[in-house]
Amino acid sequence: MSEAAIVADGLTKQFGNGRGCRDVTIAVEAGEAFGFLGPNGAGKSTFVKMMVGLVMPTSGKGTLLGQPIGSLPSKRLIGYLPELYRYQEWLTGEEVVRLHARLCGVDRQAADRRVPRLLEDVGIGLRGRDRVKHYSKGMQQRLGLACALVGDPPIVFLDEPSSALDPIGRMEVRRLLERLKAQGKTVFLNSHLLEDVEAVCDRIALMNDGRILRHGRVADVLQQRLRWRFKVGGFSDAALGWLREESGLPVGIPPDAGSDRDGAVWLEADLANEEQAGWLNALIVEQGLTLYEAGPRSERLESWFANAVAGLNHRGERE
Ligand SMILES: Nc1ncnc2c1ncn2[C@@H]1O[C@H](COP(=O)(O)OP(=O)(O)OP(=O)(O)O)[C@@H](O)[C@H]1O
Repeated sequence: MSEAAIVADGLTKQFGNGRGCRDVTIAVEAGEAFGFLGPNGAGKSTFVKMMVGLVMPTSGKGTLLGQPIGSLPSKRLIGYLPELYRYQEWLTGEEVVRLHARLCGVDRQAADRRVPRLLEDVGIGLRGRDRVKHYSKGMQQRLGLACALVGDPPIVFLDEPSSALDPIGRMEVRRLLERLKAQGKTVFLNSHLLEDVEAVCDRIALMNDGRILRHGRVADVLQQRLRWRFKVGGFSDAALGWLREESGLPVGIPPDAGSDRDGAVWLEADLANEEQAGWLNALIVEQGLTLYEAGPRSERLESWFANAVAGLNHRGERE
């Protein structure tokens, strides 16, 4: 196993009002993309701020590639896009990125090569010559991404990197995240955009009310229930009974699927693997039903998230 890039061990921040982040223990391997999910106010940003050394933990420990969080060597390893960003509005975008390059110790020649390419990568391009005060919120967020990446850090913490972007901008950021991952960077992504998390992250943790509620590999979360649907013609209750008995599988009619105009009916079953689906296909045909369509409907991350927090008290901004 490769070296853990991000380690949190019982990390806790309790603000004066009792809120914050409690007893978070996670390890993110180098080169992994890790998604941090949770309702508003769950404690995601607080956790990231502790990891990047902006908020002092109340208790617990953390390291970045073995360096204690908050230390200068750990800060040298990270790029960080905060959730709320503001850049010097009297400078041009390019000047802001160059300033961050200097702060990260990037030498001038490297900055000359890197900055124009980065501005291009984040979708600012020649508008880098405009002053930040003329930038839209989305442009400022792109600028923040360039600042986070200009030091070429091995670990990047991105707190909702596309919250201000339009759909095209979000797609561009998703591609950028994929490129970062391909370059072997460790990406820690706080996001409400579950599609991005699903597309980019290897593992996820779900935080609620300051604690980690669940965590796992994205692929496992999405595979937990493999629900198949079959569209059949010539359906009867007797045929359904026979199918259930022959297959021993929980075949049923989904509550949201009425019969089609052509009289076809949707059947549904939670299956363990594709062999079971093939077996069911064969039985449907053997029973003399017409099979129009069959396919899996894997659970999306969105419904996983909704199920995980359903009925829970989350003390977020709604309180
Ligand atoms: N400096 C602070 N002082 C007191 N309470 C705070 C402070 N910062 C955050 N909180 C509270 O701690 C909780 C966690 O906030 P945090 O910003 O970490 O949540 P989040 O999961 O990032 O939310 P969002 O998804 O809305 O960005 C919230 O209830 C918030 O109001």
